[in-house]
Amino acid sequence: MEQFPIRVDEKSKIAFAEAKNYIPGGVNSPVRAFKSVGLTPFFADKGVGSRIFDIDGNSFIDYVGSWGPLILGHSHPEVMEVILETAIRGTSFGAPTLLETKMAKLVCERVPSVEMVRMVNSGTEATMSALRLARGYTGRSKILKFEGCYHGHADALLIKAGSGVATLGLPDSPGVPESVAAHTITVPYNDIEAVKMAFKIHGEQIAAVIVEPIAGNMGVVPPVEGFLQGLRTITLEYGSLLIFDEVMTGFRVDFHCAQGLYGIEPDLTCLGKVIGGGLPVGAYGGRREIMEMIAPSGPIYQAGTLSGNPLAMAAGFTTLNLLQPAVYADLERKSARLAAGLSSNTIEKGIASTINRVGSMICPFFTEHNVTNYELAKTSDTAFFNRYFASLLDLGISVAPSQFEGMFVSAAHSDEDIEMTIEQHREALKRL
Ligand SMILES: N[C@H](C=O)CCC(=O)O
Repeated sequence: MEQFPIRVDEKSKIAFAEAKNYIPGGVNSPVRAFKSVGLTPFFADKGVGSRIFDIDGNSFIDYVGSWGPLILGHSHPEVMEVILETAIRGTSFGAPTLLETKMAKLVCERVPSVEMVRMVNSGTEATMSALRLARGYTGRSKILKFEGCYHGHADALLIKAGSGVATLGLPDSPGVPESVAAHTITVPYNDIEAVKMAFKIHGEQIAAVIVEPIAGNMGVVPPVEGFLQGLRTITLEYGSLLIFDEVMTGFRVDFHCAQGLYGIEPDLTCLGKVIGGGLPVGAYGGRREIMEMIAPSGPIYQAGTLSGNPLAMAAGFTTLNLLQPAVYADLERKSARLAAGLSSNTIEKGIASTINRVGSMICPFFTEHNVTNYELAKTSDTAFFNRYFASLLDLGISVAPSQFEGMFVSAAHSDEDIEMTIEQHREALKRL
């Protein structure tokens, strides 16, 4: 089995120092700075299949996958080819293209609750636009979200959020006006009684409940039995909309997304990550009657110069076509093996750990608790995680630099990659 040399990071250190002069924190998204783990981030040079290479010449088996989109691995040949072919014809038109309709039709065919879909440029734009639509449609202002769920960085959603905000320990962000935050109600994830209570008090004013059907931004936390069904029942009872934020789970956990996996149909669905095939994309879709409220067919305004970008549509369409049921079966098999290997390593070393997994999303929490919500996720030993992260990186395994982000297995990870990861994980724990 291949042995990894210990990582060198001289060039990345110089590059990071230079970047910090011109980019806040040296990065274009906070989680990339490795701040919470106290390390210099590696600067990426290229990605091939399951591997990412940095400018110092290190190679890592990559479980970040650009934070979720790269379900086929880095630079998949068919995706690369279609991007190049499309780019030659022009990179943006600001006019409708045939590709946009093809892509929309495919999304509508695959996502059970989606009858119409509007493309945007990021997950944040998708959730922000879905909220406006829900408020415009219902004529109500309040929304209900869950502690530790992250729905991008729109003001109304940056309240008790997970992901990078949790990693940096920022429960709320300065700059979000109190008047905006006042419309956001937060309750613990997986707590249907708390949702019922909130509806008893504010029910007639709640435009929508927005939820990650699998909470992927506080680690990986699956819904408990009956939770999603409970949300569906309550929202119907009160005339509120149910929004599934499937930016992370959409086409990641199942051919029909998380809603297909759990058999629950929301009113609106937000997508991103995988549907862009590695290019910047978001989308929101749902019932025709609601979607037709969006301009120009209806009065609720939302627009975008680069929306439906041809390169992103081509990469996304090709990716979705490659993602056939057999790919999900293989991802399931490899991910189950990886989770079992990680689990037996921690048991062998007597380390308190709970490994949550849904399909190819895996999160090892360093806690003895069963993690079903954000408070329990926060019982993890983050100081231990930080040392574990550094140890894994030195051994050639790249995971997200945060206890509150999971690992993503891709179709490009071979059985050998998985076995090597288990072996290096064992070694990383030994070193700790
Ligand atoms: N968990 C985040 C998105 O889903 C990570 C990406 C980022 O903040 O850059």
